[in-house]
Amino acid sequence: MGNVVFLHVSRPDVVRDINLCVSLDLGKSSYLKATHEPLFGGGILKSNGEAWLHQRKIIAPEFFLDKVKAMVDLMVDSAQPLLKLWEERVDRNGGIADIKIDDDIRAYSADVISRTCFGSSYIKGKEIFMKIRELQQAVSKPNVLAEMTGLRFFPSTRNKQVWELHKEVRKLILEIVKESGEDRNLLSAILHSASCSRVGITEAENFIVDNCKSIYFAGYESTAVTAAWCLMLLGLHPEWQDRVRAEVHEVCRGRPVDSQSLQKMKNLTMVIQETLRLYPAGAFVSRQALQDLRLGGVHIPKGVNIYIPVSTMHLDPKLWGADVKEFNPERFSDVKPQLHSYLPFGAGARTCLGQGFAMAELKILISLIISKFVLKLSPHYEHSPILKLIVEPELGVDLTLTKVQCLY
Ligand code: HEM
Repeated sequence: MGNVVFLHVSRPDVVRDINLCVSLDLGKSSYLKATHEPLFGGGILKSNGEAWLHQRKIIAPEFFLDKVKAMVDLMVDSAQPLLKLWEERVDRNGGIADIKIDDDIRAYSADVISRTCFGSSYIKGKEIFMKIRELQQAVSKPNVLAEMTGLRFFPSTRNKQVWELHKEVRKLILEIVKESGEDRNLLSAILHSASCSRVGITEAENFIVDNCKSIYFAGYESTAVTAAWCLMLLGLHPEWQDRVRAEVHEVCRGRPVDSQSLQKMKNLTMVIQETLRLYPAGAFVSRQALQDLRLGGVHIPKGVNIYIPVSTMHLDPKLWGADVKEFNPERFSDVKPQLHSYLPFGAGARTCLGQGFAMAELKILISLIISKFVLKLSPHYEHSPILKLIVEPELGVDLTLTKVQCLY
């Protein structure tokens, strides 16, 4: 791309070596670093080397299985406003309603992150999420001037908008930090680490803000978008909707969803896995060789960027069979997803550390929705996936909802 060298990798043996590589010499790509800087700064998503390792060690334990299990009740609580809202809309409309689901799902995902990681409600975090989304839209096109010339400080209209958003998000996060209480959560772990490091106040604040911003972004958008794609696919496939509904009923038997029942929802897990195969939020896994490397027998000189086009791998008939473009969750029933050709959560040492959290959050939301409503794809739905840092439905997802009548 321009004068930047990229190696596109879709051979499973090279991907395997990327998966197995734990060396700090394989880092995140610095391509578009200047463009993305206002959104990610020096936080965990884009940093490399010892700085990344330090952040990973602080953040990863907050998403270990036992921690996620303890968050299930909060996640169930966060879904209640959405369920109530949709129920009211269906009732008000004579038993059937057309709903554009995206904003309500984003509110759920934002509330989950706010409560579980930052100990605050969505109301407090709402402005941060709105501004992070604006930042995401603003930085999703390359800032050619900044990348080619280093003119990051040129006061173009776009730069001024991005600087303003960046400043506001920083201020809002520092306000949340000031008001944070004694709760043990991700925020307190980040604050503790910042207070133990012997750096100046600005550097400590940058560490806090950049990592909070990374989690607000990473934990919010991709989960909300995956939930929207998943509900769209269930709306299109009533047979799978019925299977998942029957399973939720069988597993929960009228009791609220808990961590044990989530584990038993095999059909729902398969449906989410298949959604992530067809619509992986992260379109590329990107890396850069920070030193000369050898991966899958290929010599990769220092500086070369590596892109794994995830959808190309997920839609390769040689890897997945002739029905590769069909929605068929059954393909995940008896085999483990093929490690080196299924990458919705990335690869190797930089793999998504929130994947257990995201799966719990998705299963809770979808099981609760599916046990209350019958979904159909609305005639208003227009299929238009678009890449804006992540692959999202550009025109949203429209579903027609009625209430579940039969209680088995
Ligand atoms: C369905 C939802 C999600 C998807 C599809 C997703 C996908 C991804 C992908 C593709 C990566 C890059 C991995 C790589 O480069 O190899 C990533 C990284 C990351 N994700 Fe997620 N993610 C999701 C949810 C979450 C959640 C809920 C959180 C936290 C609350 C989270 C936190 C992170 C973090 C911190 C990283 C950076 C890891 C590192 O560089 O060490 N993600 N995610």
